[in-house]
Order: sequence, then C-alpha cells, then structure tokens
Amino acid sequence: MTKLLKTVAIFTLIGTSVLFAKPNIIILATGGTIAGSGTSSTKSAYSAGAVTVDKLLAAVPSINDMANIKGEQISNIGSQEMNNEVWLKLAKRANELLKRDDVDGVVITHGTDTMESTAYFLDLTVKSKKPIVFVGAMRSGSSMSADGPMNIYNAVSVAINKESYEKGVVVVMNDEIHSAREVTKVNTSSVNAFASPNTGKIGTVYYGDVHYYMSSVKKHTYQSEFDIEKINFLPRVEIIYGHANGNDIFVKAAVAADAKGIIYAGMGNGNPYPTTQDALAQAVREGVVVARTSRVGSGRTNLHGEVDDEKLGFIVTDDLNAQKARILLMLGLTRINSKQQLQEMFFNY
Ligand SMILES: NC(=O)C[C@H](N)C(=O)O
Repeated sequence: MTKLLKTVAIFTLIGTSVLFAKPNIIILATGGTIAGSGTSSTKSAYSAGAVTVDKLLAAVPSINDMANIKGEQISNIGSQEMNNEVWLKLAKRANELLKRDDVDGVVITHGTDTMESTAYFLDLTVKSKKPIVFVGAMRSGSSMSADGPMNIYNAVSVAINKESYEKGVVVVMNDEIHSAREVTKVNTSSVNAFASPNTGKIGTVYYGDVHYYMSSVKKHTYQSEFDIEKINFLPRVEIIYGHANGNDIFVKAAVAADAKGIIYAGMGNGNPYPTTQDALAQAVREGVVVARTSRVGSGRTNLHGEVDDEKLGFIVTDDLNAQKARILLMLGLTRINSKQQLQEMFFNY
C-alpha cells in the first residue's frame, strides 16, 4: 500500500511539473533602437545597439514568469548596418536552436529599419514549425515612454502561444502581429511604424493576450525549398528605384559590378522610363535576372501590363516590395537558373 501511494505521489509530481513546466524561449539579440540608449529621456538623439541582451531583458523581468528565458548576442548594430554575414549567422543559429527539444521558440530583437528583410530571410530559410518572433522598438530604452519593454513582453507572449506554431516568422510591434512576408516599415518615427499594406495584420497582442485572425498561405519556414544549412553565400542583387527622366546609368553600373539580379522598383505597375527599360533589357541579354516590382508600396506588379515582359525577358515579383523581392531573388539564384522557375517562385513564396 505504501509502495502504491509512493508511486501515485511520484506520478502526480511528474504530471504536475510537466503540466506547469514553463516553455523555454531563447532571445537572440541583434541590436537596434530596442537596445539603444541616449543621454536624455526627452531628446531624440541616441545610439542604436548600445545595450547588451542581459540589460535588455533585465528591463522586462515579468517575462521570466511566463517562460524560461535565455539570451544570446548575435550582433549589436543599428539595423541599417545589416548584412549577409549577420543574416546567415542569425538564421543558422535560429535553425539550430529550434531543432532542439528543449527550445520552444525564438524571439529576435532587431532594429526596425531592416527588420522586414531579416524576418523574411528567416521566413524563407529556417526549417521549423515553432514560433519565430521578431520585435523592435521606435524609442530607445532611455527615452520617456519607451516602447521596447511592452513590445518584448508581447513578443514572448506570442512565442509561447500554441497558435503561433506553423505561422512562419512573425513581427510583433505596437500590439500587432504581422506576417514576415507582408509587413513593412511605413513610418520613420512613430511607434505605429509597421503595417502589412496588402493583407493587414494577422493578429493582435494586448498586454500579452494573443489573438490571431488569419495566416499566410504562401510557402514559408518548414514548407520552404531553401535550407539555411546549405546556404553559405548570397549572390549580388541590386535594387534600382524608378523615376521620371530615367536612370539607365545605375542599371549599367549594376551590370558592371557583376550583379546576378536586378530588382527594378518601377513607377505605378512597375513601369520603367524608356531608356531605363532599354538598359534593363540589355542587362537581361548579358545574363542578369531582371524582376520588376513597384515603388508604390502596395498592390501586385502584373505581367502583361504596359511592359512586354515576354519580349524583354523580365519577370515580376507578385506583390512583394523591392526589399523583400531582393531577398527572395538572392535565395532563388542560389539554386534556380531557369527564368520560368524563378517566376514561379515569385508566385509561390
Ligand atoms: N527604430 C530602430 O530600430 C531604428 C534603428 N536605426 C535600427 O534599425 O536599428
């Protein structure tokens, strides 16, 4: 009898600890305003990437009530300094961590300037169904009403939420959850700096209370053909911004610099000025992949509009903005060399 009681007690203990075990969340810090610091709480001047991950997390002690938190410093830069090297390091580390049974999700603190690009890069390359959450801030930690701590609290809440599984990479800012593919920075200084112009946000998070309303049907993370374990180099892809009077000089410079791809952010439905169009067509003849997108900021760039893509050899980027199209084309060029397949890729991701 005593033996039976002991066994029951042990199983109850194990059961309770499994039931109430906190999830394990790793915070990968890369820098940004969220890790920024200035000398005055009421002045706008500050330096991004000034505070280490431990200090950053110490500002939000309540996250330790929800999860076992561990921090790792990947870089400490303003995200305007983001580059291929950090992208590869971050994606490989996130991928490696998420394979482990003792890791339930990853939160990445990042500057807001290029957050959408890094988030989309991981969305395309990290093979996991577990939550991958990007978070940043528009006000530095030393500023009055800093938005970083609440954003981090909300990001961890999203990372531990079971509904965040299989959603692909998400961005949490200002009480909103956005899909990495859709989100873009739309304001230079407001705390409400992010939006998903084509689809809207996919959820909200209010003081840690998470609600989803939709999810992306585009391929991402575990469904993606790109695998960060196999990627160690990214080819050169340049973005050229369209405007009145044309700028074929930049197209020629990109070709001379051995660019493998050009994303042309054209006017309206991705339209180029005639001399720029001629230079882009010449780039195609010299073996460069030219993909048309739009500088407008929302909507699709369509084939068979005012530009004869078939004749000129261009492809289109669907509704991806220029900076996201650049990421996808860089990855595409690591394994695809047929123009037709690259075009299909832009419709699938
Ligand atoms: N709000 C910010 O995070 C801006 C900063 N320049 C960054 O991207 O790192």
